[in-house]
Amino acid sequence: MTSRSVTEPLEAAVLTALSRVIDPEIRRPVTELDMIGGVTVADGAAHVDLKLTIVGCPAADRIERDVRAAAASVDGVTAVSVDVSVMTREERDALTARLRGGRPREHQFGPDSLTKVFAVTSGKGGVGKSTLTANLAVSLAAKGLAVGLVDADVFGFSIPGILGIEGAVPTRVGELILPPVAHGVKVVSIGMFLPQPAPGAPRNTAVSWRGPMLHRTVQQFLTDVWFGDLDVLLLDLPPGTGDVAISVGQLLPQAQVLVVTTPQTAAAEVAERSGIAARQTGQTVIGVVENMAGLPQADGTVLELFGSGGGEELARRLDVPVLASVPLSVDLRRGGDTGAPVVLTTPDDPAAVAIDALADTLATRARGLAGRHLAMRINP
Ligand SMILES: Nc1ncnc2c1ncn2[C@@H]1O[C@H](COP(=O)(O)OP(=O)(O)OP(=O)(O)O)[C@@H](O)[C@H]1O
Repeated sequence: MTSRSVTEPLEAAVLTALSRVIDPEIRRPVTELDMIGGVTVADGAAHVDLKLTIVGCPAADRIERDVRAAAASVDGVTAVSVDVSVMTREERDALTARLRGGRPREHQFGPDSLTKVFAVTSGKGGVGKSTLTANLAVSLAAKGLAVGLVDADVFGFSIPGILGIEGAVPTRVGELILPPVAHGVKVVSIGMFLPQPAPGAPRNTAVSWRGPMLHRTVQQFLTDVWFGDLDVLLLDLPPGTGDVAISVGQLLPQAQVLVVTTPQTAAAEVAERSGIAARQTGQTVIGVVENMAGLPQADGTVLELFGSGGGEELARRLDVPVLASVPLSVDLRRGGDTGAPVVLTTPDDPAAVAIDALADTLATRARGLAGRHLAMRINP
């Protein structure tokens, strides 16, 4: 028979070990999320009550496995049993209220948010905006920043594929939507909310929503998707000057805008329009990113497939700097096709190096001030 004086320290030790088990979606220890209903240890046999946030939690197996392993790792524990149940409605509501930090249901990146917000736009499609945004997010996360990525490119949502989470669906906990995490980045995409195609069938759902619907979707992303405290939020906007750009301008006036273009000088004019549209909605255009710049050849020459000078030309027109020039890169393209971002797989690829340097530039930039409440005191 085991006395309490022996089991209590063991129970405390098991709880300490469980505090290292992280919910993969919420990214907080299960002990902080009230997912551990109780721990008992009798004669070396630990019993853990594990309460999942929802029925059919996609991370259930992993959490249970991690809980078992953590409990078993404690000296003196010889056997582990786990009783898995699901939180009651009240428990879930208490959790979502706590995750919101007691704040009412409003969008998380309001005027007082400390998160830096960068919106990436382009004049036309196919210039590599999504590929750059995804790699930029991964690079920032690899530097240890808490990063969220909103794929607001409703007509060409490609971020989940580029990040290797095609088909991932967010988990709902009460009214909160938990974004899937890819390579350390919390990702939400319009594509995650469309009907899933049958296994093996191509996704051919075209999104043809009108302005108000798009606005509500962007607003819902910013309100109901639980990002937690982010250092950086990136938005992949659709190309051009459409409804989403206007909504983002209204909802996130502090967003700092990057305009992506190719080196083709003819592309500068159309890209300039999206920069001007961002300014008209009160946002700050902070710079140009030139993509698909010259590809260095083995003989030392540079293959300028899309010409040169487009980035400089656009920067001159918008009166902002060129923040990066990213060369054509087979590895960057391949990484996008396979869901393995080049900044992680081949960090010394010249395109990865350029994106990483851009990430450094953004990481050290101050937050945008547009729309922010400034604390001002007027001395008498
Ligand atoms: N620097 C680069 N070198 C080689 N290929 C690239 C480069 N940048 C992007 N690509 C490739 O170009 C194609 C278009 O890229 P991407 O989908 O990112 O463009 P986009 O501007 O986001 O387009 P849309 O807005 O239409 O979705 C992709 O196949 C991508 O892998």
